[in-house]
Amino acid sequence: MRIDVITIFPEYLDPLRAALLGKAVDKGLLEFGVHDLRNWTHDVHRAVDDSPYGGGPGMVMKPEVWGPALDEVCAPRPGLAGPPTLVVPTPAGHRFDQRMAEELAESPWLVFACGRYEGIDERVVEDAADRMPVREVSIGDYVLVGGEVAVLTMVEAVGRLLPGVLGNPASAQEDSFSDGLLEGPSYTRPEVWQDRAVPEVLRSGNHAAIRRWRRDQSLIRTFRRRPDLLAALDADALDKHDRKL
Ligand SMILES: Oc1ccccc1-c1ccno1
Repeated sequence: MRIDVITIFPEYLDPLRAALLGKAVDKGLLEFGVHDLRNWTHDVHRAVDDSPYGGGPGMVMKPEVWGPALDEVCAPRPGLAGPPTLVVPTPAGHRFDQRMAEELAESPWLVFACGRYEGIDERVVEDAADRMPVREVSIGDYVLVGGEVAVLTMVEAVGRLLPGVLGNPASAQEDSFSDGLLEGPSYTRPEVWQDRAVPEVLRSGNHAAIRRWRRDQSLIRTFRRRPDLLAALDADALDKHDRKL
């Protein structure tokens, strides 16, 4: 998979080259390109934004800068079939979740456009949508200063799903949300800590009982913390759970 990020703060994306994702790059599983949007400015001040039509607070990012940037970064690349999927982080986007991470992980090429201020001129996304798939995505119901943190979040959630990135592929299968429920509690040595013992069933060696216990804990935790996820569960998802018992 290739991932390109366009931003006015390229250094914000340095963590992408560390740890798990850095190893994925070293193994050739991931290819990153980070591009400074100001490279496509035309004036001495290298301006990327301007006042909003209709007035109001904040600044809007200029189409005359974003347009050429996307044309160049999204231009056909040898070895990459078709245009990229353009992902635009925005508080007004569709909600990013594990299912969307799995969908994006199927794409051979993602380009992330990091907006700041009051966002990017709407015509940029409209124009891009004539030439490539575009997804406007929110990582949560709060407001950030810019899209870079959202990109770091999404790239980690997507990158860890790529074959070969996680040491143990089963981890991704057992994720919270992978079957629509939250993961239950986990324990490791020592057996007793601060007078708190590890649940007996986990030390029983009875794998069927352990699976059942973990499923029940998962359902209880989801019911208590995210009842909305239970409401969204369909019979297939529950069957998927039961088939693992
Ligand atoms: O708050 C933002 C500002 C710029 C770009 C993205 C965001 C955002 C907030 C939540 N998800 O994305």
